[in-house]
Amino acid sequence: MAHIPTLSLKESLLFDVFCALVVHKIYNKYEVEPANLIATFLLLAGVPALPYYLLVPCMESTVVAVLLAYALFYVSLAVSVILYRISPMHPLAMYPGPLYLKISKLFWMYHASTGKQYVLFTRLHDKYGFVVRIGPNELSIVDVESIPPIIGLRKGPLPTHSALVWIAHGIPGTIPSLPAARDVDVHDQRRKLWNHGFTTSALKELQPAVENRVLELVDELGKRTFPKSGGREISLDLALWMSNFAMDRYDVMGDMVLSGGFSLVRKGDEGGTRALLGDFVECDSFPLHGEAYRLTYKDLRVVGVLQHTPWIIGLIHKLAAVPEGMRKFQEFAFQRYKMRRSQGTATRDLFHYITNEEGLEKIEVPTDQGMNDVLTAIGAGADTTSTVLAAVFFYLLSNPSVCMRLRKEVESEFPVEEREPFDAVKLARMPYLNAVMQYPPLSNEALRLQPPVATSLQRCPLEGSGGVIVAGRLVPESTILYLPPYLHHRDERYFSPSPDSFIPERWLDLDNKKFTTNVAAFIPFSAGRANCVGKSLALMEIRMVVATIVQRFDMEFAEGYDPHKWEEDLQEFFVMKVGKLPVVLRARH
Ligand code: HEM
Repeated sequence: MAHIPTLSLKESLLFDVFCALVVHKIYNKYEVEPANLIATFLLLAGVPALPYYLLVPCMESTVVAVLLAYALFYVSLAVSVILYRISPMHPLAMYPGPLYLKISKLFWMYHASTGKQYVLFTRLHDKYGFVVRIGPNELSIVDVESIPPIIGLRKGPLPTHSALVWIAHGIPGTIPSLPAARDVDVHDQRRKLWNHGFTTSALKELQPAVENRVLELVDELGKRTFPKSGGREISLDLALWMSNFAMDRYDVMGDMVLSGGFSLVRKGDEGGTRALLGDFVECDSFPLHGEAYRLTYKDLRVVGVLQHTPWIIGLIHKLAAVPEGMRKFQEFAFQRYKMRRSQGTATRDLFHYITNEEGLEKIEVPTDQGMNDVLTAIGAGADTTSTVLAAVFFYLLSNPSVCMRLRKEVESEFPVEEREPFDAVKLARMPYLNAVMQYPPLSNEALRLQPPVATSLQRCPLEGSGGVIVAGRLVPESTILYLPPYLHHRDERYFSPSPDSFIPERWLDLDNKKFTTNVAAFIPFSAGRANCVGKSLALMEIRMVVATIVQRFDMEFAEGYDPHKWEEDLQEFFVMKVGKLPVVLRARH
């Protein structure tokens, strides 16, 4: 039997501290993820067993020896980690930031849980400047010059991959969805498939589905206008309607991603659809996907908070504890996926492109991958689009003269007695609509003030890249870099005067000396090769909804509504969530 050396109590305790320092060093060097359960167990439970054996002969009670060995080990490890994180030896030591955030991102979870993360970002940048250390290994940067080196250009090598939070998107053991693909070459290859689905001709084929949904929406709103509502002035929550539309967009997405199918469900049990969709058919009273969305949204709040501690997300996934709503949503999408695959379609929908049905690229798409991408397509566009729609209407209602000018433009192109404003090419060319909405090249006042992905635009330098240069300094690998769009958009250096005010005119003449409008700092859809692939689709939908509602209805805030509540009610859980928008609509024709 091996001889265990006998050490004095003091020597045993010192050895315990030494073990903790070695474990810290190992964590630092190899970045052992807690989701690596065996390594975690060996390092955190196995290593302190050594000092425990040495302590036993010095102690009267084995229980006290265990407690002392493990407690001293954990305290020493924690102190070592904290001291290192706030020491000048840390690679991010030169960046300013609050001490408590340098120590742990756990504190940030509280702020994230309040839904006011963007306010914290604003406070920190106001106090510390344009680069702030917001976590032990995280920086937030508000600097237009730093966007290209971090995000990468459309062509050329990508310096970073999208950050860890996206891991939350995938199902453990499956091929991750497009935004979670951290290997740059794999991402590029898969992105090619997606790009085919958003070309002008592909969108043209999908456009009638959007038009139908817009007509459904305005017809429903038309039933709730004054005085049709029986002479009584009733208000409706337009933000909720935009959200309903977005959930209905699961229908649109059903049409676009998987060539319909929900409509089959609505009509009845044709083709065995009901059996395929199982439990979800129980909630016929409102769109099935709406229920799935509601379940998932609860979980998105959790993801919004946990994204700051990706190791917890990794651990949760490892333990297969996928939240209930997320799991149901995944099951739901999988059933829809199977249905679409077995039934085929006459329309070239997004499924067609992202599963490479036509063989446009020499890529094999496994079911896991196709399924996760379908899930992403359904999930990525809903609340982003509805938040923007609600914001556009809030700002139009707050600025009646802008609304009047917009209506004039819409009516000059689309006289109401003649046609719906559904000519996508014309809509894209209307200057005032696009200044409110989206003005080429890539500008938009509502999206500027309220980008749905307000702060969580993240990147991480590629492994083996040696890091990226940001503002003249080398940022090491494994640093998470935030480029918060909300802060770029409201920065006086890039948008002035009055960066917090809604002034569509700032986009109308970019050479106009009256305004500083820095298009490069406008990043609601991000930039570079991994930017939002669905941008053109989202803008097509938004333009159609806004133009149609402005053409058909007069709008005003409902009596008693205080517009200041708008900003107060904004909540950010990964995507910005809006509060209520009570309005009274009057049919114009
Ligand atoms: C106004 C609406 C929308 C906004 C503001 C928005 C914004 C964003 C942002 C900021 C990103 C992150 C890009 C990055 O990390 O660089 C993103 C990615 C993405 N979005 Fe959107 N999005 C919108 C609508 C849509 C729609 C309708 C779809 C339809 C499928 C979609 C699909 C995606 C996908 C697949 C990605 C990942 C792209 C990649 O990794 O290559 N989005 N979006």
